[in-house]
Amino acid sequence: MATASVQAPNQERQRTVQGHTILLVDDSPTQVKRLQHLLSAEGYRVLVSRDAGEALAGMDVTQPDLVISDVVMPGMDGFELCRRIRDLKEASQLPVILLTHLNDPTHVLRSLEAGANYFISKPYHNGILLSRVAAALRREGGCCVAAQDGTVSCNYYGNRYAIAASKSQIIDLLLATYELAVEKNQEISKTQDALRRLNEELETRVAKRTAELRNTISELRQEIADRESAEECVRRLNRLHSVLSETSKAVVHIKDRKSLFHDFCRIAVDHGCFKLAWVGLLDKAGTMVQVAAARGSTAYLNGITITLDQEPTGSGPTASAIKNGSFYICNDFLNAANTAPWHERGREYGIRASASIALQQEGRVIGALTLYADKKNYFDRPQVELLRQMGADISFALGNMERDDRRLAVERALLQETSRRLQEREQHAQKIEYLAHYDPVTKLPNRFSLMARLAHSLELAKRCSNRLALIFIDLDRFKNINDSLGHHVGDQLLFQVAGRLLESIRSADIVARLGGDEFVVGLPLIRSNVSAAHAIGKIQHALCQSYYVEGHELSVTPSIGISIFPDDGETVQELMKNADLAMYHAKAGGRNNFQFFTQEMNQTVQERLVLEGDLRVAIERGEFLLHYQPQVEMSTGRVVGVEALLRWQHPVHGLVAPDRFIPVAEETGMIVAIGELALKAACRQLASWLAEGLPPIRVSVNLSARQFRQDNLPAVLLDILRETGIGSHLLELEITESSAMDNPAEAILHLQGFREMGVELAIDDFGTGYSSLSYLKLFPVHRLKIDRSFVKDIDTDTDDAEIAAATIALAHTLGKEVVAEGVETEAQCRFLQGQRCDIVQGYYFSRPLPPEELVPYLRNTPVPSPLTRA
Ligand SMILES: Nc1nc2c(ncn2[C@@H]2O[C@@H]3COP(=O)(O)O[C@H]4[C@@H](O)[C@H](n5cnc6c(=O)[nH]c(N)nc65)O[C@@H]4COP(=O)(O)O[C@H]3[C@H]2O)c(=O)[nH]1
Repeated sequence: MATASVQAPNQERQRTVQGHTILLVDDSPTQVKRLQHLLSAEGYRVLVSRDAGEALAGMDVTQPDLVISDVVMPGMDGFELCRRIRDLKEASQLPVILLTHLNDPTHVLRSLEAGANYFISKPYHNGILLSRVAAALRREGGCCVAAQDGTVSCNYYGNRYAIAASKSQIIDLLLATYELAVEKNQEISKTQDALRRLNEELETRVAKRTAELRNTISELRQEIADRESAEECVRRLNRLHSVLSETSKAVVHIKDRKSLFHDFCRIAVDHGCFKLAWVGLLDKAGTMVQVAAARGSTAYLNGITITLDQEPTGSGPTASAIKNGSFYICNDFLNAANTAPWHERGREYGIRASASIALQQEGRVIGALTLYADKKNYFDRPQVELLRQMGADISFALGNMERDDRRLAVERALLQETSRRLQEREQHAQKIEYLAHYDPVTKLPNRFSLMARLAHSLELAKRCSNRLALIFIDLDRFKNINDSLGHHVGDQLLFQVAGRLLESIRSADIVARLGGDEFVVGLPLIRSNVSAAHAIGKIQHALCQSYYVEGHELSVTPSIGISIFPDDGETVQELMKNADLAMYHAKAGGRNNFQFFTQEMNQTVQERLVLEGDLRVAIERGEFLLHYQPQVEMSTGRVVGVEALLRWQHPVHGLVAPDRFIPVAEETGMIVAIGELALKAACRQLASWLAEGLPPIRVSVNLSARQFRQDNLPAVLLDILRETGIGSHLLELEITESSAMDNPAEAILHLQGFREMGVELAIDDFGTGYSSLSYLKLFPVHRLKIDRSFVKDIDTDTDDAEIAAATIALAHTLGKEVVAEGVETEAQCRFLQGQRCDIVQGYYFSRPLPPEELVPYLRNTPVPSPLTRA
């Protein structure tokens, strides 16, 4: 059934199409819809029928003003419909427009046959279609109108054409035109087909291309993903290269381990973009101790425990790297079994992968550097390789540091040793410098400094015509203090003496110690000898006060000699020599004394020098001889021994007594040679007497202190005894009390040695020294010889008598005999006899006699009367 669609016409068209109904007959809904739309838009009432039969049957009802029908339709076609409409009475004049395709010219002819008013070929032009519709509705019969005369008037788009051609001509033309149109249409169709094919082909190609593009896109996506992955990889590698580059620089610059570890962690985090980096070192218990960590989530490390030998913390990446001594990669940190103890921590801090590199120091694994990344599978092969290099760099740096440390330690030790030695050398040099100029005991300038200062002062004195006094000071009996109380006491005493000297002089004066107990004071600005005497008075007073050393109250007195410039010398040496000489004179004149130098003193010195020279010659020439003084046993009156006393047969001065030359021989050391000569001569003499048939007597020989100390003396003695063949008990050695007390311990040893040889021993000059009883007991001597100074007044001076008596009693108590020297009178002899003195010696019995006189003496001299009476 037909449907109607009424469109609202506009005013203009309403006038034209008002009331016109157009019936559309077409089985194609698409065509219908298009036409319906077009016509309705023009204001026509449009009815539609999809079937020609149905349209025809409803014609009475629909009563259209125009029918537009398709030609080709199922059932009744358009030609038949047109023919049937013409057969209808009421609608025979109803305009019909057929729509045909321009593909068959017969359609034109069949349309004309069927009585169609118009035919419009498809595809149609909207304007042409509407123009035909309008013309048909106006019943204009098309654009051509047949005239009476048989011509046809044609109005074509406003232009009128009068056509006189015959119908056949027109139909021919129409057909020809139509054929042309069909041909054109076919061409178009072909073209359209071609186009369609092309289109289809295009679509196929497009589809294919699209598929290809899709593939390409997918491949591109994959490629991009791969490239991104590769780029990411390159970026990581670049970062690692950067890390390596920075670590290499660090290796060169960093000098201590702490900075090295810290910087490596910092470089790893800053340049390697790791989430966290830390260095742990193994302690002695095998536990990792964190020593450095850098940025990122360092809180991750708080309270973390990594051990080597405990599970499960001993199987983690760091422990594994240390155990295998290389590295360990964990690319799925949160799912790996061996990282289980740290999964929760790792989740919290976003850790997904880790790499640990063992750190070695000189081949020994000491810890590990561990790096954390926030992506799984972060560490690939190239990165691992670079990490290994990084580990090698750190190990290299550690090795270098170790070597550097060792080298530095050695260098430091060398430096310290060098500076210690330099310091020592410096101190040594200072000490030498000090010792070169100062006396270490008293801190006073020494001889060297003194000479320099005196030379300077003398120079000034010469320039200013001033006087200069040189004072030589020697401490009396200082040697005794030194010997009896020890050097340390002596040194302290000298120090105090120096202090007192310094206090006694003016600032311009000079004080120095020459050595031993000798001091020198230089007074550069004295006006006269009297001023020098005043200064000396002050010095004497200061030095004579008591000294207190280690609980001992000590007293010393000075012997002082003075020389004055210009009177007593022009040079320092001259002045020194003369002051020294004056000092000796002071000492000789009684201690605690002072002496100005005089020319007479100088003469004595000259004499002494001559004496020294003569003594040397005397030794060479053998100018010495011995006199023998008998020693008489008081109990029997027999001569039991003789004392050998040296004499010098001087070629000019005659016989010289020992007191004159022995002190000089002692000082110069010549006494050793002279003493040996005396020993030999005495023993030979005794051997000779014995050989002559004299009864055996003892011969006593004096030993000087210096001779007594000679190490080779026992050997010399043995030689002499062996050579002379006398019994050692017939030889007695006399040593002075002061020699024995010089070094008592050493003296005891020497004396014991002699005693073991069988030699008799005596202490000479007993009473003049300071023998302590304790030592006396220890001296293994046979006799004590009371000094003749005590014997001299023994019968008049009670003190001397008491001393002699006490000495004899003491000696006897100690099991020793007593020899009294210098017995000149009978009274002395009797006193000594009364005291049970054992042996006496002196002028009362005999002077020392030359050997040739002794034998007659021994043979002819009767026992002196006091002894016979006894
Ligand atoms: N006034 C007086 N004098 C008497 C009397 N009896 C003896 N004299 C002297 O007293 C001295 C005793 O000898 P000395 O005390 O050992 O004292 C000796 C001794 O210490 C030393 N001396 C002598 N000969 C040697 C020697 O060969 N070697 C060493 N080292 N010293 C010797 O020279 C010192 C002096 O010897 P000398 O001049 O011979 O003097 C001797 C002797 O002549 C007397 O009754 N009255």
